[in-house]
Amino acid sequence: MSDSPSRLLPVNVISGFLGSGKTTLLKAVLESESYGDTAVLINEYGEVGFDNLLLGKISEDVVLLKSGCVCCTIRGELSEALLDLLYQREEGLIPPFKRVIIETTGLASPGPIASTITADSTLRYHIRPGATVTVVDAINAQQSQQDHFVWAEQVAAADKLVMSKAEMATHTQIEEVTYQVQAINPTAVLLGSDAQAQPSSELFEDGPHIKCWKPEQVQGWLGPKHRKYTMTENEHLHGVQSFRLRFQGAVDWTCFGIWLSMLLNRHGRNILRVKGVLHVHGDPRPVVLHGVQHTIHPPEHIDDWPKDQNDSNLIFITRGLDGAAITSSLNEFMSAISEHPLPRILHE
Ligand SMILES: Nc1nc2c(ncn2[C@@H]2O[C@H](COP(=O)(O)OP(=O)(O)OP(=O)(O)O)[C@@H](O)[C@H]2O)c(=O)[nH]1
Repeated sequence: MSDSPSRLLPVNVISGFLGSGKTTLLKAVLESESYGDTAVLINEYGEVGFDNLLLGKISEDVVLLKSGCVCCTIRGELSEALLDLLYQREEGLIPPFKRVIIETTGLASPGPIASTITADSTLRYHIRPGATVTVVDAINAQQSQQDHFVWAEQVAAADKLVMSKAEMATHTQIEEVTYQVQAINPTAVLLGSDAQAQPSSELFEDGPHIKCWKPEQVQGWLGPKHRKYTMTENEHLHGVQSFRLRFQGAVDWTCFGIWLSMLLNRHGRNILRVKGVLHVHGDPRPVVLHGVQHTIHPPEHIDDWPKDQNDSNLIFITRGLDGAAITSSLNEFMSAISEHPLPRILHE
C-alpha cells in the first residue's frame, strides 16, 4: 500500500471526560449510513468492558482494548490492536473498512494516540491520525475542568467539539461552557447535541490539529494559566480508582435508587462515573444505569442479558472512595429499608 496521505486509513478518536456521551455518539455514528465501513476500538477504564454490551447489536466486531488507559499504560496494546485489524482486513477475515474509530476512556488524553501511530514503523505506512472529536458535557464541564487537568487536554486536542446534555442545562450554563471551551480551543468547531444524535458525514473531516499535533503544543493551546504539560505515565489517573459491585440476586429497585441518589448527591464530586446493568425484582429485562458525578440519567432497558447470565454488575470510577465503604453503605441501607430479600453484594 502506498504511504501517500490520501491512501492512508484515518484513525479517528472520540474523546471526552467520563460520562460525557462518547458511547452515545459512537452508537449514532455506527447507525448512520455514512459510517457503515468503520472498525471500532474501545478503551475503557476499569475492569469490565461495558460499552460493547450497549453497542453489541450495532457493531459485533468491536474490539475491546485491555483495561487501562490508551494514552499511557496500554499504548503497546493499541499498536497491536491496530496491526491486528490491518492484518485481518488484508486476509479477508473481517469486512473491509475505510476508517478506524477509537473511543478512549474518559480519563485519557487523546494526543498520544497520534504519536503511537506515527512512531510505529509499520502502522505509519498504512494508517494516519484522523480527526479527534471531543464530547463536552454541558452539565459537568465546569466541575470537571476544575478537578481534572485531562478535561482541558481533551478539549485542546479536539478538531471538533460536541456539546452534549445541552437540553438539561440552563442558558447560562451553555454560555459558560461555550466560553470555557472556546478559550482553550478557539479553532475547533463547536457543534450541538444534533451532531451527537445525527452525526453528519463531515464529523470526522480532518481538522486543524491533524497535521501538526505534538504533545508540547498542548501547553501553548492551554495558555499560561495551566501548569506545564508534562504527561508522565498514569499521572492523570492519580487518585482515581475503579471497582465493580456484583450482586448475587435481584435488587430492590426503589430502595437502590434512593440509596444511589443520596450517594451521588453527597459524594458526586468524587464519584466520577457509575455504570452497569441491574437485575431488578419483577423485571426480566436488564436495567442499564448511568450516573455521572451528581447526575443519574434515566435508566434504560435493554432486551436481553448478555451470554445467558443475569448478574447485576456496576462499575464505579471514584476519587478517594473505596469499594468497601460503598458496599457497606449499600448493605446497611438496604437491610434497613428493603422489603425484599437482600442480594449478596460483593465488590471486586
Ligand atoms: N439527556 C442527555 N443525556 C445524554 C446525552 N449524551 C449522553 N447522555 C447520557 O449520559 C449517560 C452517559 O453517556 P455515555 O455515552 O455512556 O457516556 P461516555 O462518555 O461513553 O461514558 P464513559 O465511557 O463511561 O466515559 C447516558 O445515560 C447517556 O444516555 C445528551 O446529550 N442528553
